[in-house]
This record gives sequence, structure tokens and C-alpha cells, in this order.
Amino acid sequence: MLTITRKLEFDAGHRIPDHKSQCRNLHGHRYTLEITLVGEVIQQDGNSDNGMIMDFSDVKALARQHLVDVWDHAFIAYEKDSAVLEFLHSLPGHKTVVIKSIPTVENLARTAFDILRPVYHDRYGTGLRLHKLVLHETPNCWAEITAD
Ligand SMILES: Nc1nc2c(c(=O)[nH]1)N=C([C@H](O)[C@H](O)COP(=O)(O)OP(=O)(O)OP(=O)(O)O)CN2
Ligand SMILES: [Zn+2]
Repeated sequence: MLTITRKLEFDAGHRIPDHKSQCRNLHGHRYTLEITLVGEVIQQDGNSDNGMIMDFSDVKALARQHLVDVWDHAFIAYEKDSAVLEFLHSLPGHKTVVIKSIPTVENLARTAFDILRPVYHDRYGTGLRLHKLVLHETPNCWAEITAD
């Protein structure tokens, strides 16, 4: 299978409210996101995308628009983490992203996958689709999610 992968990075805060150790504290990470796409290679002389599954700059632009710019420098909070949400909502203009699950790297990867899958899906009529998403929380810890 021929795939392309675009890597992007962003910073975000989170906490894991029930965690047995340090991760229950408010803290942040520089997340690394890897987006892997599959699809036919475009064969069209004169087309800027000729020879590509998708131009890396377009992969990046869409990822930024729909996910990275939304999450970058935000605090990502679980919708039931009422103590933290109450505090964050008291800060004028604070960038807070509320998600339906605890913001572990597993749940963030799944949430990111669900956001980005329709963004890339068959954009050029070439069977383009999101094949895999990898989210690194630290250089040593990451989650991967692959399309069924
Ligand atoms: N399965 C998961 N385990 C943990 C998660 C998670 O999202 N999924 N998250 C955390 C913490 O939030 C933190 O991100 C990881 O901290 P830590 O284990 O300290 O990771 P480091 O890479 O910094 O660890 P080193 O031992 O310094 O390499 C915890 N667990
Ligand atoms: Zn963490």
C-alpha cells in the first residue's frame, strides 16, 4: 500500500482527572500529529498535484483549519471535569476545548481521527482517505488509530 504522511505539532494543556499519579495535575504537552493518507496517485499532466496522492501543503492546511489551530494553545478538558471547566470559563477569552471523553492520548487520537476523516475523504475523486493517525503525547508515549 502506498501512503503519504504529514507531521504537524501543537501545544495543548490537559489533565486526566482520575489518574493515580502526576497526570491528574494541570499540565501540557507538545503533541506531534502524524496524518497518513492513502489514495490513487494523481496522473494529470499540467496539474500541480500530478504524481501526488495529495500535496503535503494541502494536507497541512486542512489539518490546521479543522484541528491543529483549534487545539493549539488550548486547554483540552473532559466535559465532566466540572472543577476545571468552571475555572477556565472564569478566565476571559481563555481557549478551552471541551471533549466528550477524558483527554488521554488514546481518546485524543480517536477524537482527532473522527474530526479529520471526513475532511480528507475522497476529496479529489481518487479514493483519498485517512488511513492512520498517530498522536505523540511525549517522545515516548503515543497512540495510533487506523481506519477499519
Ligand atoms: N495509556 C495512557 N497512559 C498515560 C497517559 C495517556 O494518555 N494514556 N497519559 C499520561 C500523562 O498525561 C503523560 O502524558 C505521560 O506522562 P509520563 O508517563 O510521565 O510520560 P513521559 O514520556 O514524560 O515519561 P518518561 O518516563 O519521562 O519517559 C500518563 N499515562
Ligand atoms: Zn499529559
